[in-house]
Amino acid sequence: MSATPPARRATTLPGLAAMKAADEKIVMVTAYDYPSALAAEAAGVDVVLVGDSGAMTVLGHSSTVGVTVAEMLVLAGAVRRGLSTPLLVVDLPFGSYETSDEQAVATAVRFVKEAGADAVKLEGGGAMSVSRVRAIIAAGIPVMGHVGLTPQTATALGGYRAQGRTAVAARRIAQEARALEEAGCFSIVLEAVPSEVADAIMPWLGAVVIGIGAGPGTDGQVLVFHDLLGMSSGGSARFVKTYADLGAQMADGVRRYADDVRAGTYPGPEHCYPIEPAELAAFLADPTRDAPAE
Ligand SMILES: Nc1nc(=O)c2c([nH]1)NC[C@@H]1CN(c3ccc(C(=O)N[C@@H](CCC(=O)O)C(=O)O)cc3)CN21
Ligand SMILES: CC(C)C(=O)C(=O)O
Ligand SMILES: [Mg+2]
Repeated sequence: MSATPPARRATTLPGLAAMKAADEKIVMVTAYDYPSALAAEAAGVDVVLVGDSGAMTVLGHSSTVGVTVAEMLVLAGAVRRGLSTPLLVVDLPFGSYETSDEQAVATAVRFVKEAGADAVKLEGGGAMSVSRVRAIIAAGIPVMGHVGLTPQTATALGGYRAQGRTAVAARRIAQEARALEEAGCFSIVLEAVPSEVADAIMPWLGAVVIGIGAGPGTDGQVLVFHDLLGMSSGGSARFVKTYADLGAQMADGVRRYADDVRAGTYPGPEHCYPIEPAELAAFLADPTRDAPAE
């Protein structure tokens, strides 16, 4: 009899495929630093995404397009140090893969070598994205696709709004997802599409489909860490469900600390260091006498 529970096994690509085959829901969450990674690890999620949404949630940008490869490497490295079991996927930021297949491979390699990513994710299912996916996979790095609402090109899509709401638009998303799967994506994120559209596409896809605002019929779900914990500023998307109110709790904690400092009730005796009475008496006898050189 063992007192400790068996160690959870690390998520693998075949493991995710097996979960899909067994109809076991896959849990994915974003993380951007060491503490959010520790929370994801402790919660036992299957996949962690260092999303370019970090541009907004942790760097304060008003969209995802401004975040750089150097910044994403810092976030991803911190997340890597907090994780041992979930699969770690990192978003390729806007501008780091569009120019050429060579640029895409070079960027993906940096996330694997310098940050310890297990896989990378890139947006879109058109000819450019499909070519980048093939090139990165040929270099030995697994790729997750992303169709529907693709925030890096939101301006061209008319803003952060649901996609696939006409027959033509829904068919285009279905074709893009199929093309990404044919190019070798082990998984595809489907973002902000009517659940009926997602459900109709599902039977055509062998890859693991992770939904966000795509209804309950996908193989798994992903949410942004700050959204589900109530730490996002501003309005949130329709698909967000909040499971905690940490934003308010953080502000309240800092406010109570400020109140204590101003009232003189922090620090208390328990926060102060002791000194031997004899040492203190000797010091107080002549506090400013020259100390011997170190
Ligand atoms: N914190 C955070 N969470 C996210 O999920 C997220 C980001 N940031 N940044 C990039 C994108 C933006 N996201 C969004 C934003 C809004 C909707 C949404 O539901 N929009 C409304 C319309 C709003 C309007 O018309 O202005 C909709 O019904 O489509 C969906 C995804 C998802 N991504
Ligand atoms: C919401 C997920 C899919 C994402 O791409 C991100 O967080 O950047
Ligand atoms: Mg993203």
